[in-house]
Amino acid sequence: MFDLTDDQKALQQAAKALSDGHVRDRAADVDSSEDYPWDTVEKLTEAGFMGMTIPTEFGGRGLSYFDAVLVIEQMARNCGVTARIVVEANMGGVGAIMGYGSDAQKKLAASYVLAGDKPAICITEPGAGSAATEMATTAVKTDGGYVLNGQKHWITGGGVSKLHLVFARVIDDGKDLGIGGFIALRDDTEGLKIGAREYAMGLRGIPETEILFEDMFVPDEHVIQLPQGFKRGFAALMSAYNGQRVGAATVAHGIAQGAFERAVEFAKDREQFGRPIAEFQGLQWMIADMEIGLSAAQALIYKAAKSGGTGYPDKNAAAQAKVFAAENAVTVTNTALQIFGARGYGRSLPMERMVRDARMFTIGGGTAQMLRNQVASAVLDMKLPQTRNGYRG
Ligand SMILES: CC(C)(COP(=O)(O)OP(=O)(O)OC[C@H]1O[C@@H](n2cnc3c(N)ncnc32)[C@H](O)[C@@H]1OP(=O)(O)O)[C@@H](O)C(=O)NCCC(=O)NCCSC(=O)CCS(=O)O
Ligand SMILES: Cc1cc2nc3c(=O)[nH]c(=O)nc-3n(C[C@H](O)[C@H](O)[C@H](O)COP(=O)(O)OP(=O)(O)OC[C@H]3O[C@@H](n4cnc5c(N)ncnc54)[C@H](O)[C@@H]3O)c2cc1C
Repeated sequence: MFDLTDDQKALQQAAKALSDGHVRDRAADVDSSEDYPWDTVEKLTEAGFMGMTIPTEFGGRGLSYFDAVLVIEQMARNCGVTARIVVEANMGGVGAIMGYGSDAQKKLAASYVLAGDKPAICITEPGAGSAATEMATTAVKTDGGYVLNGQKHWITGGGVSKLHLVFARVIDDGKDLGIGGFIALRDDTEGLKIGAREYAMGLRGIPETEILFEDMFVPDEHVIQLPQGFKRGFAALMSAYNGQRVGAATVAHGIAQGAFERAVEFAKDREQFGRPIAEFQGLQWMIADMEIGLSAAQALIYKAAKSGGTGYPDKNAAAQAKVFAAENAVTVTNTALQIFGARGYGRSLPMERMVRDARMFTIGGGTAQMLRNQVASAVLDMKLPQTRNGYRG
């Protein structure tokens, strides 16, 4: 069903080689130091994994989201942080700019990402998490551009990313026109301030920070022109974001796959009661359940990655893949740790890190509950507004 072309097999092999070498060697240190892995980013850039989905006319490789998924899956087997960098360097913010941006915006974004920048996507606010459409950051129209004020938090890559895609509520002449996407460059935009870092349970090598906009001016040429304008701006931007949801699902799945491979190897090697623990049926069924979950997650992810053809993935397929892969990754990483016994709980092996890293994906990128709302809405063919008074008018 998901046969790979020769080029895709070569891409997957190249990703596997980098992952099983440098990425694997660095993963524990990236976790314990909590430092962004600039050396790994250099290797990802050299290998052509940063900006591989950027069209060839802008200097990228013109690869598909499915191709990117093959690379992300391999990176995540050894390091969730590295895999997340590949996601944001090919999907999310850069994906939105490549889909909707002007040629000048695409050229600008490509120049950053192909040089190793992992863009940041700025949606979530303290008062608007799952209810992202309730965001309070405003972009007020002024001569030649917009002035942004507001606060985002939990922004992946705050302080390391240069290119930012900021979602904000557009106000013109006192009227709320909807939500738009604004390009801001950290080294070139006054009023973009990096706030406090939030130290997290897992995926510790990428900072999560607040980002503040204090009278930040964004010129008209850095505003994304969305197909149906600001009125349906949020829907258009979220369509692009479906790509990153598939990417996040892939990171969760890849981490689980890596934990599974290690557990299988250990079960064949470790002996108790005079025989390998793999001979105990209790463990055999755990291994079988892990394999079934991983196969199902991979199938949903591959289906979602291909669902949009050359466009963005379908929102329902992306939501299904993310819910299942994220929850399965929590189960599989925990089961894999269990197979290692005390060794799995210790910090000298990667199992406890994999459990911590996998935990994020039922939250970030849309919680499992919000994505279930979305799947239910598609199945029932009903709008399911979550506010007490239904539609907000
Ligand atoms: C969409 C929600 C914020 C719910 O808000 P509302 O109830 O106010 O909005 P809706 O009426 O459901 O949607 C408005 C409009 O947008 C369209 N829409 C919504 N989601 C999508 C989508 N995924 N793809 C395409 N279009 C979408 C929707 O159809 C409506 O248009 P129409 O009126 O039908 O024409 C909420 O459900 C939600 O998604 N919350 C989660 C917020 C989220 O995902 N945040 C992610 C932040 S970035 C991040 O976490 C990075 C981490 S990582 O990637 O590792
Ligand atoms: C590691 C990490 C990285 C992130 N990176 C980014 C980033 O780069 N950019 C960005 O913009 N955001 C980012 N986020 C933020 C993320 O998108 C939000 O955390 C997420 O959307 C949930 O919002 P919240 O945390 O405010 O939870 P809340 O929305 O407050 O939800 C709290 C709980 O209530 C549940 N809930 C809320 N509403 C409903 C409902 N209607 N039905 C059922 N259950 C509901 C939720 O599922 C959850 O369990 C990141 C988060 C994490 C953890």
